[in-house]
Amino acid sequence: MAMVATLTNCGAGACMMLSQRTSSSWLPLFLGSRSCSSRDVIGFVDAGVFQGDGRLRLGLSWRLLHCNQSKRKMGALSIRAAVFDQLSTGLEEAWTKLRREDVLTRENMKEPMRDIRRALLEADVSLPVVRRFVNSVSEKAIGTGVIRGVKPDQQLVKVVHDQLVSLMGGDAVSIEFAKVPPTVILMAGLQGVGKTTACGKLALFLKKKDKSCIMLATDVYRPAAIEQLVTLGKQMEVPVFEAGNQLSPVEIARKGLSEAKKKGVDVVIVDTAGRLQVDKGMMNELKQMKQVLNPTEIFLVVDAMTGQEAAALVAAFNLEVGLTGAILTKLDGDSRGGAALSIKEVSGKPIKFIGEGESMTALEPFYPDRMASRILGMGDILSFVEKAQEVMMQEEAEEMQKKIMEAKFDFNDFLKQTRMMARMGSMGGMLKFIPGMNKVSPLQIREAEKSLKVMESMINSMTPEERADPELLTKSPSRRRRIALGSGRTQEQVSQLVSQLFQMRARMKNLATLMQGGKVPGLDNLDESLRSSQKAPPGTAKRRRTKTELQKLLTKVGQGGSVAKGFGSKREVI
Ligand SMILES: Nc1nc2c(ncn2[C@@H]2O[C@H](COP(=O)(O)OP(=O)(O)OP(=O)(O)O)[C@@H](O)[C@H]2O)c(=O)[nH]1
Repeated sequence: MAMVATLTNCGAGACMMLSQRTSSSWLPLFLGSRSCSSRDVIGFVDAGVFQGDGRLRLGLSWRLLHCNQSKRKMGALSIRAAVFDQLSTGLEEAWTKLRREDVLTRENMKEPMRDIRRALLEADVSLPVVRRFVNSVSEKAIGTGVIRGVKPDQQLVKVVHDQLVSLMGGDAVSIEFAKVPPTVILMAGLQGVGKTTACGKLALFLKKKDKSCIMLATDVYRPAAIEQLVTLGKQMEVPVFEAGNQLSPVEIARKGLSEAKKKGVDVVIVDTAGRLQVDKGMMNELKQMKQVLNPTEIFLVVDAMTGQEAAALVAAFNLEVGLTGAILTKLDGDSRGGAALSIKEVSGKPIKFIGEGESMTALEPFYPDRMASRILGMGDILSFVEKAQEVMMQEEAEEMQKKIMEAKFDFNDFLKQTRMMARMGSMGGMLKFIPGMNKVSPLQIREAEKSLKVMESMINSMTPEERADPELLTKSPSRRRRIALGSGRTQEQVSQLVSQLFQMRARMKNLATLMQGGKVPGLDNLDESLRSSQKAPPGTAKRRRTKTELQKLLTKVGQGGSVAKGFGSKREVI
């Protein structure tokens, strides 16, 4: 890791920091320290000279490390300053504030949410992204409700984790390969961000996946870049196509591609020239390259240490050239995390790979969930909360099953079911996974979702007794009138809802009887009908007859049982 330091007796005096960077080209120049402030924060400035390719670059980064009061009392303090350490520490402040609370409320969430907001801004995440993130975290945290055995601080950790995952794009997006090889990957980016290195890393990554590669050296403006790529190619035994610096990048790309096709390689990785900043010349050149190469992937290589600027660059390049993703390099030197957190949200393009060192093996696919766990560093708490949620859901399901068996399904259960569906994703999303249901039209899905919302509004206007005992509503028109007024619906709609619940109960009861091996009146011949329909050849009179009988029987299951009088059809609305 970037550095590990152990401090002893860090009362008021200066602290010593032992520094060991993963990247050998970072030479520690200055190690500074301040004594512990009243907020128990020590600030470190570390600086380094970057001399990887003979050019001089200066890096500066601030690290705020928190002393732990109790550990300090013990006379020893361990400080781990790693990737995203600053962000992790900032977020940790938020959970600590909730340690003494029993439940999450809007009131006790205010301060932790301020901490989260501060931590993200300090991590160099852009303000609109921070705002959206904070809003969704507080909505989710309060909306989740109490999970038995889970403390509010643990619950907040889980919510923040899940929101971080979705902020970074949710699922990992893997590299896309062309249907007809070769797959062309065009690498763009500003100067010094690590493009050439990323080309080599990617070639090695693909080679390990049994893909043959060739790299094209089109950076004609910096001759050392061609040499660099050739050296990397030799090192990894990956061929490099180069044509010196006399031809234009576009011509080299064209020749390189036809060479790749001749050789029958799987993947062509194109290293392009960087510029100090975004300029028209570079964009035009990239557009021409794109036309000539017809790439499957266009990656923008960005430096993690540039924070939200990296995200803005991805957005700008995407608008101009059209990207398929980003490669985030130098994550090993980034203690803030702003780029990793903002790129997807700001540009709409996923991070596909991360680079964490100069070595050719230091490239990995980007997994939002792993990154979120790494930022929070609380794997044990996350899995504990997940387990507790699973147990709760299991218990809820068992309780629901019991109610179904006893035909005691009430409006509370109805509400629970719709909320569970909302938690699991939209109805449209869920239906896609049910065989045969993907033919339901989007309009039908929207209608169904709308009517669920209408039902929910009426249930919300019921008293707790009415929800638990729907019979009360069958007996009292005045109750139904009150609910209609409260929910802004008509009395007819309320009556329909009540009658639907009783129909559901009746169906459930019949199904339960079937599941328990019992017989529903009128269904005695179901088994036999099914068997004879299977035996009868298709299209025969017997098959047609049994099919109609079966439909009649199934309708009976739906309508049988003790439907309350006056309910069940629109005409019979009370
Ligand atoms: N620590 C660290 N250094 C990296 C990483 N990726 C690249 N570098 C270093 O960054 C420096 C610049 O990398 P290059 O690959 O030459 O960058 P480039 O974008 O091709 O530069 P130009 O050709 O000038 O546009 C080199 O010294 C690399 O070793 C990384 O993930 N971590």
